[in-house]
Amino acid sequence: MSGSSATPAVSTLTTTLTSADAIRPGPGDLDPGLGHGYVGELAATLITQDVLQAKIVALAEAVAANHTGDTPPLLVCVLKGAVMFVTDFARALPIPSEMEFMAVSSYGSSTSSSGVVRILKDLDRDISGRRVIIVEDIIDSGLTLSWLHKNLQTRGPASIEIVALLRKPEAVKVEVDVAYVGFDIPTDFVVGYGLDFNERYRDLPFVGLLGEHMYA
Ligand SMILES: O=P(O)(O)OC[C@H]1O[C@H](OP(=O)(O)OP(=O)(O)O)[C@H](O)[C@@H]1O
Ligand code: HPA
Ligand SMILES: [Mg+2]
Repeated sequence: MSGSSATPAVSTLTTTLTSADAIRPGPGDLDPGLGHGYVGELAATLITQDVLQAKIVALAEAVAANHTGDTPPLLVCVLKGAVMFVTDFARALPIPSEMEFMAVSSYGSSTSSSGVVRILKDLDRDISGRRVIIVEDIIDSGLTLSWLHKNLQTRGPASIEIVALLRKPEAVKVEVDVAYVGFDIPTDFVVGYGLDFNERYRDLPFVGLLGEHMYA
């Protein structure tokens, strides 16, 4: 595990993980999916629950430290993947915030983006004049966030910042200006903590690597 300088303004915030950081069970070790009914389906634990939670506190403190003005930031959670993240993030923020939800989908039942982002549920209110913080679970190709940033920009917010828990730097096809990133991770397909494959595994409290036999 080492620090990354991918985002200059908050460089020390991003932790870079490589495949070597994945905790793979050896013979006799407990299966990472044990306890949640996913035995034999995960290849490894990539980010434990404790490490995730500590990072979320650090992200929340950094966002709060940079927030100016009396109006609470409006957190826009990108459903469904960011649902766990936004609830922990909002509770870790030492300043008041408000929450909105938008559901978009580009992956369906595949492990690669279709490139077509669909709005499944739009925001319930006008964001004009508001300081918006998009809260996203993962930047993979970057297509979802790039599309969403442009879409929200047309609605006249005072500002838009992005907080992403995970990013795959080697998979990014469209660069997006992301102020806060929790972890830069390898290109393996990850699940847990909101992230799914075919709607499964969102309920895991940690981030794991899906066994290749589950989608090959
Ligand atoms: O950078 P990208 O390649 O666009 O991938 C990232 C997006 O893909 C996932 O959403 P998905 O479309 O699977 O919907 P979900 O959140 O409901 O799982 C994830 O939650 C991000 O929103
Ligand atoms: O690695 C991933 N896992 C789950 N959902 C995703 N959406 C984009 N990348 C991923
Ligand atoms: Mg998904």
